[in-house]
Amino acid sequence: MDILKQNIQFLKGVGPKTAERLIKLNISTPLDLLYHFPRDYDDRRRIKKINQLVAGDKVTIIGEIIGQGRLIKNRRRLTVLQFALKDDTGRIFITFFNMPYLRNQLKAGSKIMVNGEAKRGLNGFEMINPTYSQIDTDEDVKINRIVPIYPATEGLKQNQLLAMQSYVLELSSNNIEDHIPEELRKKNRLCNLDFALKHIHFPLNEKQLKVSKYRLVFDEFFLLQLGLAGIKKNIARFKNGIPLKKKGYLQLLDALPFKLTSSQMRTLNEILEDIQRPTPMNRLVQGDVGSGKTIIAILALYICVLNGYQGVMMAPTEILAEQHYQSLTQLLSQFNIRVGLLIGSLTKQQKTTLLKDIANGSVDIVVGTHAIIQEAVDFKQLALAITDEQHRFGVRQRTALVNKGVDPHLLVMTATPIPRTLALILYGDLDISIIDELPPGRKDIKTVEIKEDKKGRAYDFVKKQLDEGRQAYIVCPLVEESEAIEAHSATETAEELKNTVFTNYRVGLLHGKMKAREKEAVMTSFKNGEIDILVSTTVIEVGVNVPNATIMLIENSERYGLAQLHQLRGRVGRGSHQSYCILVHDCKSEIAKERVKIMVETNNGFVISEKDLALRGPGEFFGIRQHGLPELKIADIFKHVKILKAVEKQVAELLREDPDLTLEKYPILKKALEEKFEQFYEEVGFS
Ligand SMILES: Nc1ncnc2c1ncn2[C@@H]1O[C@H](COP(=O)(O)OP(=O)(O)OP(=O)(O)O)[C@@H](O)[C@H]1O
Repeated sequence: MDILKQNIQFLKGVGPKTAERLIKLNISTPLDLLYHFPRDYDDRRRIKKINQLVAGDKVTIIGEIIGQGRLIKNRRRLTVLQFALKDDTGRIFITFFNMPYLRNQLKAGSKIMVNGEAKRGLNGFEMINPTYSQIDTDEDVKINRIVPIYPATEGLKQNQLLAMQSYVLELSSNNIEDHIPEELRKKNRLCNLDFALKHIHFPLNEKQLKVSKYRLVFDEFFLLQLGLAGIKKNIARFKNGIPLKKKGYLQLLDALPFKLTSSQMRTLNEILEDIQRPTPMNRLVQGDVGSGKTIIAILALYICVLNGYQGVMMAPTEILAEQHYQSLTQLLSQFNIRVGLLIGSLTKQQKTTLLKDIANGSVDIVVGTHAIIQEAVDFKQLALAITDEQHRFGVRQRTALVNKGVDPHLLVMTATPIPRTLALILYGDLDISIIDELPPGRKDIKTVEIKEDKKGRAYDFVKKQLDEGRQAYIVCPLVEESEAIEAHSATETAEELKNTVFTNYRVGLLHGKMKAREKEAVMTSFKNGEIDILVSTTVIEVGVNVPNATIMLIENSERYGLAQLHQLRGRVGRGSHQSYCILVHDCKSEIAKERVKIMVETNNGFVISEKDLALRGPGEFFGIRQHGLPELKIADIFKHVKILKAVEKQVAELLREDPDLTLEKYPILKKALEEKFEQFYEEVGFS
């Protein structure tokens, strides 16, 4: 195997220049090259002449480019490159979307091979976005089989990659240890690794390709899930937690004006189980907007304080920190618990005093924004940290909060529920609790869409609700370029609405550029019913809770993503009155129309996030991950859900057999896993 791990520069036929180019593709060893999978295949067993084409055929055509390609740019910055290709029987039009640079590569007179679906267009046959390869010699055409097409980079030709790949495959043959043992391969109907690597590059038929792909996708998910399970074990094994006693919380439950829902109760019990252990809790609470996560957090903090320790709750915005602070004080001051609010707008003097009180333990619970808490606070004895998913921190950041070598219990809250299988990958290192019901009596929020030019009707409807004593949010257009412009536009909108449509109502304004004090004052007035309509930017997106507000009108809703729309809509429907969400839009793109349609169709956060992820694609989805987990090169969490499930089953089985994941029975698997997670382990400081 070592020969496969040497520097690729020493491979036959690879010089320093080529090696440099390969590095750009993240290939520095022959083994990396083996794992540089084709992005597509040219099925050259189906080469056809143009006059043999039938509409719908998936075929390969070899031809010569006629003339310069025609490049069309439209207003939405979409580019269309079009040219004609001829062979000795006819011609076909080829169109590439958004690949203007191809114009320089595909020159008049050059010979290329395109592979794709032939369609009948206005001017005869056409092919849209086919895969293509340049033909340099007649040899290229003769290969009569399925030829891989690799992600390439400048200066590296497909043919070169192909040649290197076959050479490496020769080297690797019989040199590859299979880290999935035969017993597990048999059970999961997997071919061996050697076969899979060979045939993912050079399959002789579809079946070989399918079998190989299945094995490699399985492989990636398998190692990832095992690795994540290992991380969980590691965290548990090596860290010191503070076992807390489960006491006193019934008192607080009794004092609440409502009974917990059964999912809230289940979640609370899961947390209680965790915090009684000597290892730190690492738990994610997933709950749809308005499902009542805050009270669970408060209960956990309360128990922590009753045990004589401090707790901290971090919020993504000051408004939310303020709101949590109020809820906590309201509920906990009766029990003589001291809560501190740590936000940027404190005076120097206030901040110094607060920090001192936190350090000497006279403040029990600290609420604040992440930035502040992470940078400067020294706790006397912190036992519980609560954060949200975007700001969830890795082990390294967590140490910033840790005193005396003890790790606090960690609770991560998210209002973006995602399907369980996906959560297992995204949050594989956390235990997961799900609050999957809303408090009783909640009505579905009625969502309607309305075109920009019919907005007047929407405003009339808002007035009717206000006249019944309810309140409304009007969210201003999202301006991505700058918060300042956004603030400006919100201010203008508020002025205009106040002076034209809503002259008889009290209109308030909220945006990110306001001082914390001003924001707080506006939020308080809105909460107290002194403002009828709150014109706001998306600063109200997360967490804000004003049950009497029943209308959420979102201007230019086409500019928002689904998750954000759902979050915004979640600001209403938080009490017993019927609530409404009005999406004012001027949709042009299909994807924006689709988003609006989904919002109108469902209130269910799980369904919405699933669709959202599908619309956005896995790339962005995985962008959320902050740590250096191994990337997925061939597996796709959307396309390969079935395989993911099979893997999940297998991993669970393995863990049942070998709960400490020693993998003693499978030393090669153990080694592969360690290699794969090396970087991650280093980052989080596991030995
Ligand atoms: N079991 C319950 N019965 C009745 N009302 C409840 C219950 N649990 C929570 N609530 C109330 O429901 C409202 C929403 O709860 P909370 O603010 O905790 O939601 P959330 O899950 O944090 O939502 P978001 O993610 O939107 O911030 C609050 O007014 C809260 O007091």
